[in-house]
Amino acid sequence: MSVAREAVAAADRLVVKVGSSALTTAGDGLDVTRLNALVDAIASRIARGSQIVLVSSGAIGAGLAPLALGKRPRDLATQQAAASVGQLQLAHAYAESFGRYSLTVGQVLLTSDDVVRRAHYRNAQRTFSRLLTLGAVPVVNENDTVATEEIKFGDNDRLAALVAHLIGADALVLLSDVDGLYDGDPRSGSTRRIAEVTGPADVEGIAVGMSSSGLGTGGMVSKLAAARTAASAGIPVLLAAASEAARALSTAEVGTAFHAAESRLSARRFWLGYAAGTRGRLHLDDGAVAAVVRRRRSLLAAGITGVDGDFEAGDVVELVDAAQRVVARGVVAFDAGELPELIGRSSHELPEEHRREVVHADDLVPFRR
Ligand SMILES: Nc1ncnc2c1ncn2[C@@H]1O[C@H](COP(=O)(O)OP(=O)(O)O)[C@@H](O)[C@H]1O
Ligand SMILES: N[C@@H](CCC(=O)OP(=O)(O)O)C(=O)O
Repeated sequence: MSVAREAVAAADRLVVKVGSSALTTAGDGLDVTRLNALVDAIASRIARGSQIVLVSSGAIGAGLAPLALGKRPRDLATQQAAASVGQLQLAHAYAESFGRYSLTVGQVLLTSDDVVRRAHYRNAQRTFSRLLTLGAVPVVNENDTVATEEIKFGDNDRLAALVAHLIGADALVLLSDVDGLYDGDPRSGSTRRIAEVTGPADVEGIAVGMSSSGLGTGGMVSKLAAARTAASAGIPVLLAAASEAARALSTAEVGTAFHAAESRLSARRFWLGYAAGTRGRLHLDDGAVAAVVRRRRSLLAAGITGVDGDFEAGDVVELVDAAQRVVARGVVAFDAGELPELIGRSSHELPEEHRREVVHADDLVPFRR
C-alpha cells in the first residue's frame, strides 16, 4: 500500500468532505439513506479513535425540493434562499443520524474571511479544537446565505483543504459521485482511474471537467486544486466515491490517493500561496516566468507586460504567464496605479524611489508546473 494510503488509514485527525451530488438528487432533495450510510462510516472511524471534521455540501441541493425549485438556480439570491432552507435540513439530518451513535454534532458555517484573514484564523482554530476535545463532530459548510460572489470560497473542496490545514489534519478524504480521478472525463468512455498521484507530473495533460450531476460546483477541477493545496500543507488526500465511504475510511484501498509534498510550506507561505484572497494580476513575459518560477528570483518591473485589478501595496496578487496560467502568487510592493509607467523598464531606467522589486522573492510562492 502506498505511503499516502497508509497515512489516510492511520490518521488521528481527518477532514472528510462530501459533495452535493453524493447527498442530494435533483427534484427529490436530500437523500437520507445515503447520508446515513456516510454517517455509519464516519461513526465507525470515530469509534476507532480518530477525530473527524465533516465538511458537507448539499445545502442548496437540499433546499430545492422544499421550495419547489426544479433545478439548481443560477442567480445568487435564489441559491442563498435555497441554502438557507437546505442547511437547516442538512444540520437536522446529521444531528439525527449521528444521534444513532450518541454522537453530538456542532454546526460551523464559515465565510472565507474566517479562514483567509490571518487574524480570524486563530478564532476558527479555537472553536474546532474545543468542539473536538468535547467529543462533538463539527459539520462545516460555507455560510452561503451571506457569502457574496466576491467573498466566496469558490467551492467546498477548497474550503475542506483550508480547514484541513487549519485544524492540523493528518489526512483529507474527498467523497464524491465519482470513484476517483480519471485520465479523462469519465463520461467520455475509455478512460481509466488513476490510483496514485505522487506529484504534479502525474496529472499533467489529463482532461478534467465539470460536474455531471448539475448539483456539484467545481467538478474535478476544484478537487485537483484542493488536493494540490492540501499536498503543499503536507496533508495526503484520498478521493473516492461516497458510496465507498466505509472502505475509504477504514483501509483507504479505494479511489485516488494524492501524496503530500515532501517539503511542506510554512504557515505564512501556505497562506500566501493558497488561502489569501487576491486583488489583481500581473502579466509576466517568458523571462520573468523563468526567473520567478525556476530560479526563485524576485519579480522586477522589466518582466511585467500588463497589470489588472485595483490593488494596493501589500495586497496579494496572481502572477500569470503569456498563456494566462497562474504561475505564482505574491505580495505586491506597489499600488496598481503606480505600475503602468514602471513596467517593461529595467531598474536603472526607473526613478530612484521606484527602484525596488515589484514582488520580493521572500513574499512570493511559485507553483511548480
Ligand atoms: N478527469 C475526471 N475524473 C473524474 N471525474 C471527472 C473528471 N472530469 C470531470 N469529472 C466530473 O466531476 C464530477 C465530480 O465533481 P462534482 O459533481 O463537483 O462533485 P461534488 O458534488 O462531489 O463536489 C464527476 O461526477 C465527473 O463527472
Ligand atoms: N455550500 C454549497 C456547496 C458548494 C459546493 O462546493 O458544492 P460541491 O461541489 O457539491 O462540493 C451547498 O451547501 O450547497
